[in-house]
Parts: sequence; structure tokens; C-alpha cells
Amino acid sequence: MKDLEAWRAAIAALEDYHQARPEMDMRQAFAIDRNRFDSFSLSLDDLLLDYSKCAVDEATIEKLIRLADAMGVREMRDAMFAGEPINTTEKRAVLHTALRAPADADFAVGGEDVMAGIHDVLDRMTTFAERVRSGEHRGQTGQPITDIVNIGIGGSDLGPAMVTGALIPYHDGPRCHFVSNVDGADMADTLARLTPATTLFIVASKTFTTIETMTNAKTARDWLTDMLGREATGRHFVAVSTALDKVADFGIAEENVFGFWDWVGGRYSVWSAIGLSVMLAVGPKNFRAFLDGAHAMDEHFRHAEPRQNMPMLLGLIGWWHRVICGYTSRAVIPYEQRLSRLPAYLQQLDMESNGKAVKRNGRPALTETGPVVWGEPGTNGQHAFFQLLHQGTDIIPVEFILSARGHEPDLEAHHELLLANGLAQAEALMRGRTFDEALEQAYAAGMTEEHAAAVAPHRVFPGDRPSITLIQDLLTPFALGRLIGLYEHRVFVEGALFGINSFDQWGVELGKELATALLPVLRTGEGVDERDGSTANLVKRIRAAAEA
Ligand SMILES: O=P(O)(O)OC[C@H]1O[C@H](O)[C@H](O)[C@@H](O)[C@@H]1O
Repeated sequence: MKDLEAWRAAIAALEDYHQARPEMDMRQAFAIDRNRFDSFSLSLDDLLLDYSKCAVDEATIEKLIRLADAMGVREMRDAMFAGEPINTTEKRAVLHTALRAPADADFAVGGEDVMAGIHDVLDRMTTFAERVRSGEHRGQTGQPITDIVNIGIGGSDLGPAMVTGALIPYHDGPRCHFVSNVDGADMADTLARLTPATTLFIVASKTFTTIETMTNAKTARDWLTDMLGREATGRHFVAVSTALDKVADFGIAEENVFGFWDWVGGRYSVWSAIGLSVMLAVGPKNFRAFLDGAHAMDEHFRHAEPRQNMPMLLGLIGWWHRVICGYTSRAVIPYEQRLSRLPAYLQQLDMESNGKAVKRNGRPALTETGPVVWGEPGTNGQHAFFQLLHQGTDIIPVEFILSARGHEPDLEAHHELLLANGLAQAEALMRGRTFDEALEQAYAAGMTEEHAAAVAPHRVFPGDRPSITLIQDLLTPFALGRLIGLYEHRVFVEGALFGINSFDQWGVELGKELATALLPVLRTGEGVDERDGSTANLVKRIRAAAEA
């Protein structure tokens, strides 16, 4: 925060403005101002962001930008790109943007250029991916690799899993599988579909200590070596990590390791070697197009004025909804089945980054911080939880993500229907339906006066429910990279407005520590009565079932 007084003044201006203004009637706002869409939307090439269905006006945006200035959002952004250690608790730079920059870009940490190292790994990934994809790299028995299993969790799973799912039309490499959960069912169900001689495992872990990943990697190694012998690991296991010594201890040779750096946060790591499974699936050229898309968003975020800056505006509106309007969650609804893992990906990106109650200086946050993020693809979500979005007592801003074109030209009718649904939902949330309209409709359906009057209140939609729509031409690797880059920087902007460090994740530690302590208790029962009454009895219940 640059200046507490300026911040207080900026927040007070927004709160006062919000309170003094009558609830905005969105139908009317559009009727009065035919140019509302032009004022509250912007494009970056084929990507369009429409936030005109949110209850903001020019003064709101102006005041929000003033707040961003008081919080020093632009200076923070510049510090991030400059490689300054903005992740203060871990004393680390935050430079995932360097991973998608061209080789001649200027990125350094502590005065040391990082670009050469990045492109060295990228080139090694490319060579390896080409060897596997062409069949030149063979398994222990001389057969080509048909299946890849990425073993990782959190950022070492969600990014590549989401991206490979999104880019199915570009798959021309081996099939990709993802095992993340320590639940043995995840590994067992995956291995049941595979043959060791044609399977390659990628152990993806930034730290190479994550218990789930290490447990799964050992199980996979046993499965492989039981069938093909110990020496098979060399041809069937590669690792992606920043902890090269730990990878060596696991028994993966140096030439099979793709490194990255501590200035890449786990949830920002799909652009690094953590994306190896993506590259194997869609090929190096498409992977680079994915990087280029994110880079285009980086350049835009870096250079566009706030009023024309997509991540800035998305972040400001998000903050407005969360802090001033008090909305506790937001739904992200991709009208794109292949983005079905996007909500889960964004949950980690957003909630692990901004789910914090302490500011960068260690003091309590002065406002609410990150919202709950959730979602499902449309149209499926419509038949599940949209009831609450339209008529529930909570207001939940919705983010619709659409592609103007689909990848199935023969199924254009499906795509039209999909898009019509997405647009209609946004329209319905905004317009709502008045009591008189509900009554009229009931009469038109042939109801008696009494029945119509009884049913009309149930068929009223309050409307004025905010939504944001993002539309791109087609979900290409470039477009996907750009979209994810947009969300990353939006999270950055909101985190900067909250005054928190978006790049650490201490909140996941306590549970890990307790799990480590509980494991022997669960196994032996020893010390069970030293736990709290609930935990002790739950342990006993499980042990009783195991012993029965
Ligand atoms: O890549 P790893 O070191 O195995 O970490 C995997 C994940 O585990 C942790 O619990 C963190 O909360 C995540 O940010 C991280 O992505």
C-alpha cells in the first residue's frame, strides 16, 4: 500500500458512492444508454471482455482505478516483472511471466538473467517430446510409448490436466493420464488401463517431497519394475522438479530430469517443465503457441492503461463485487466441455493465492479477501445449480466463457445451441422477470386467475444479477494461454488490492503436519487418547473396521 490515507479515502469514496446510489436497474441502464456495451467492454485481438452487465458506471470505474493507484497496483506489477522478491514471506521473485517470454526478453532475478536457463529447459523438453512422439524413444522392451502418466498434485497436476483436456482437438501424441490423489483407487484405476512396456511416467513435483506424489511415484515404480526389472526406470521415468538432489535420491538419472526454479509458484507452473505432458500430447509447436498466448496477455497487462487493461478491469470488478457489494463467491462457467477442469484449476489459482487474512506487513487484512471460486461447464450447470443463481437469496456474480466457434464443424447446431444458452443465462440473470410478466405468462399458459396469482411469485426472477462474459473465436492453444494469463493477472490485481501476498500458501501446511502426526496413530492406535475427543473416536472407528 503506497499511502494509507489515500487508500482510506479511495475506499470511503467507493463505499459512499455505493450506498448513496440507488440499486442500479440494469434493464433501464441498457435502455437509457445505447452505448453501455461499448463503454464497459474491451477487446484484445479476438478476446472480448464484456462487463456491462455489472452494476458499475463510469464513476465507479474511475474510483476503482483511484483505489488501484492508492494501493500501488501498477508499481507492484512492475516489481513482479522486474524480478523483485514480491513473495516476501518466502523471499522469492515471481516470474512465471518469464517462462512464456521470447528468448531475447529481459528477465532477471537478483541481477542474473533467467532467459537462457528457461530456453535451455524448453529446448530439452522439445527434443525429448519429439523423440517420444516420433517413437524414437522406446521403452525397455523396444516398444514405442503410447501412454503418459503425470504423477503430481496441486499445481503439478491441475495445470497440465486442465490444459491437455482443453486441447484435445490438438492431440496427436501419446495418451495422457493424470494421477494425483493418494487414494490408491486413482493409481489402481489408471494402471489397470495400461501396459508397463508402453507407459512413461512423469513425476511432477516442485519440491519432490509432497507425500501424495512420492507415494504414487513409488507405487508406479514398483508396478513397472515388477514387470520389467529395475533397469526399466531409466526409459520409463522422468521427473520435473526444482529439487534435483531429491530426484536423484529417488533414482531418476540427471538426463531424465527437467528443472525449474523457486520463483515459479506451483499454481503458476504449467508454463514450465510441469507442462511436459501437455507438450507430449499436443507437440512442441502447440505448446509454444500456448506460451505465446500468455505472453500476449503479459504484454497487454504490462503496457495497457488501466481503463483499457483487461486483467486490471477484471480484478477491479472482482474486488468491487467482493468488498463493496459483499458477494462471497463467484462462479466460472465455461460453455466449453473441454474446459471442465478450468473451475478446479481456477480454484487453486485464486483461492490458494488470495484466501488469506493477513496483509503483507503481517497485520490483519482491512477488508474481505478472495472469494470462493466454483463452477461447472455450461450447459450442465444450468440443470444443477443455476436455480440458486437466478432465484436464491445470495447474489453470485457469474463469469461466462464462450468460444464463437467450435472445433466440430459437422456439429454446428450443437455449438449454436450452446452459445444461445450461455448468452441467454447472462441475459436472464440481468433482466430477471417481474411479477406482472410472470402473471402474464401464467395467463398465456392457460392458468386460471387463482392459479396464476398463486404461482406468479414463484416465477419472479429478481434480475440485476451481475455477470461477465468472455468470448474468443476458438479455443486454440494461443487462446487458452491468453485466457489463463488473464486469470493469473486478475488474481494478482485483486491480491494487490487486498494488500496480501498472493504467492505463498501457508494455509495448506497445518493439515499436512497433522496428517504426518496422525498416520502412526491410525496405524498402531498408540497415543490415540491424546488427540481431541472427536479425532480420537474417528480413529477408533476406522481401526475397528480395519480389525473386524
Ligand atoms: O509440486 P509440489 O511441490 O509437489 O507441490 C504440489 C502442491 O502442494 C502444495 O500443497 C501446495 O499447496 C501447492 O501449491 C502445490 O502446487
